[in-house]
Amino acid sequence: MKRLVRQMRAVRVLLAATVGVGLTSGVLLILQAYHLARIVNAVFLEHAPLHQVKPWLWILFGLIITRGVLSWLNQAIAAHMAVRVKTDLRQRLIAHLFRLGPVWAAQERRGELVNTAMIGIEQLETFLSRYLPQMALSALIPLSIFGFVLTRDALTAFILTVAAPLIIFFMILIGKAAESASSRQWQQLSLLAARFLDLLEGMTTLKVFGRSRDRAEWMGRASEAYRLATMRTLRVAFLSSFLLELFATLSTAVVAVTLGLRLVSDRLPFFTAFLILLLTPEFFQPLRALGSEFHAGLNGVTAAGRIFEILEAKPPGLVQDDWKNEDQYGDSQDQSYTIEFVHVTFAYDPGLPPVIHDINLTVRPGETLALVGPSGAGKSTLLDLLQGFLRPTAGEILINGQSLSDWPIDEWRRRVAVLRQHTHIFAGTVMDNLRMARPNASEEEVVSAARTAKAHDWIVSLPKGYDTLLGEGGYGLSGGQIQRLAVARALLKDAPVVLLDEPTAHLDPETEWTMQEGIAQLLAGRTVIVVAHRLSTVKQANRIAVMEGGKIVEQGSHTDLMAVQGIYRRLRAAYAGGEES
Ligand SMILES: Nc1ncnc2c1ncn2[C@@H]1O[C@H](COP(=O)(O)OP(=O)(O)OP(=O)(O)O)[C@@H](O)[C@H]1O
Repeated sequence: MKRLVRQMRAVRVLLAATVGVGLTSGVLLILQAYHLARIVNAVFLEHAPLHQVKPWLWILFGLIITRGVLSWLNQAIAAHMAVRVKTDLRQRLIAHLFRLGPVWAAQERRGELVNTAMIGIEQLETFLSRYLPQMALSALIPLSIFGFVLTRDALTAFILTVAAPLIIFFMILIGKAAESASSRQWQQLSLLAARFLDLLEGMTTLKVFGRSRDRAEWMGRASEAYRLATMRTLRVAFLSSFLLELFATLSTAVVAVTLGLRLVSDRLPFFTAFLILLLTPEFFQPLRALGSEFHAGLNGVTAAGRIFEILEAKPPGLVQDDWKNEDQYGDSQDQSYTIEFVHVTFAYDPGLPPVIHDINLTVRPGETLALVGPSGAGKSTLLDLLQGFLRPTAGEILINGQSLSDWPIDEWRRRVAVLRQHTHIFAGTVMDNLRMARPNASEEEVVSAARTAKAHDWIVSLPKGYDTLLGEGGYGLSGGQIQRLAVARALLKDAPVVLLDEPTAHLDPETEWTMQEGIAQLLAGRTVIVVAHRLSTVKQANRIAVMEGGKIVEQGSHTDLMAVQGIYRRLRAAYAGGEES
């Protein structure tokens, strides 16, 4: 909560304004009670005629209207403040997620991340716009009323001094229970969101295996757990408001009885007694409001805990803070680059065994290195290290002799084109998706890249050609079409370093064959690392590095490696029997 309050610094003027308006309204409330008591006293006890109390009635009317306007103003400022903080927090969260990179934001936590960035931040609204200002007010207004009552009646002031700390003590006690209930509720909601995303993404698999019902039940269990957690928080909230109400009413009753007794025995004038009776419930009102705002805003606080956890997470890879100067280095694309891994070791977690062990490897310009090895050998991890998504635990990666950690990492990434097994198509037109590689590419350049990648012909056959909308809510593409777009995109990028992570592994041979020309052009004359399974790809490489268990166990040309009775030969026999014959 402290961090959240710190977050409010940017809007402290607005926060001060809401508190100021609220406090003014509180002081006007004392005046309002004062005038009401005066009017009642004059009319009922002194039998004053209407014309005598008329000016007071006008004042009372004015006070009521002013308080109405102030209350509206208060809500407007508070809402404005909440929107600013939420927007700022969401932008910081997104910027930090980019810093954390794709390995951190991997599959396993996507549902939870969507939940936090969207629902979590929305839930902060109540906390920011209602609870925080109320926190200041529930100290200031009761204090003002107390000060006023003290000047009029010491006994009531004493009762209030005893009652208020008791109420606050109970509020804190219940607040603690509410916090843990709310945290459980939030975890269940995140689980629900994660399961739903999982269900959507895995729908085909579930249908194929006839497991839809199982998973729907699995989702149902998460839903039921969420319902139970919600009921628990509600129970705590109801208990809290019941206790607050009870204490406030009991205290008001005690004050009323003491006032009544003294009124009957003429030890207190009616005016004072009535005024204090009007003010006593108002003394407790801000505390009761704080109690209910606390429960309403608690989900936001719990979500905020998770948001700050993400904001404080350390990026596993290299980060460049001035990533906004994007187009500054576009001129050195023609340079060539030598990549060297020098004793590189990497573990995903200090507590886990390394998945990359002491790797030494050099790839020169114009050279294509194929990485092969069984599943889990560490090939993709090696590519992630080279892109700076991960940082070596020991050793270093040198680019033209300069350590990658000394590079402004975005500048390096601009020199690297990557083709993966699966390419993400963003919501936008075909043209937008292609130009992503080079926003200032001319239309001819885009079309030429699409032709080389064998994508042009089917793009023009789409309903709106290059202007067809793709991605979320847009036109669907086949796997082969998507990969051809990816090749066109990489060609447009025209980067001196190319990394391929089996981009054609899941495509049929014919589609793969049509992509060969584009890929060959993509690789020509550059520094290339290909993660490869297929013999055809491996054979084109100048050199093959065989990885197993995070180590490079063999290195050489296809012929060299086939000549020794090693892992490569074994792998080839296992994978590529069909291809070789
Ligand atoms: N985010 C992660 N956290 C912890 N361990 C991971 C993570 N990602 C991968 N690993 C582990 O690191 C090892 C190497 O994985 P990697 O994906 O690099 O292998 P690979 O050779 O590319 O495999 P494949 O050919 O199946 O894609 C595996 O044992 C994997 O379980």
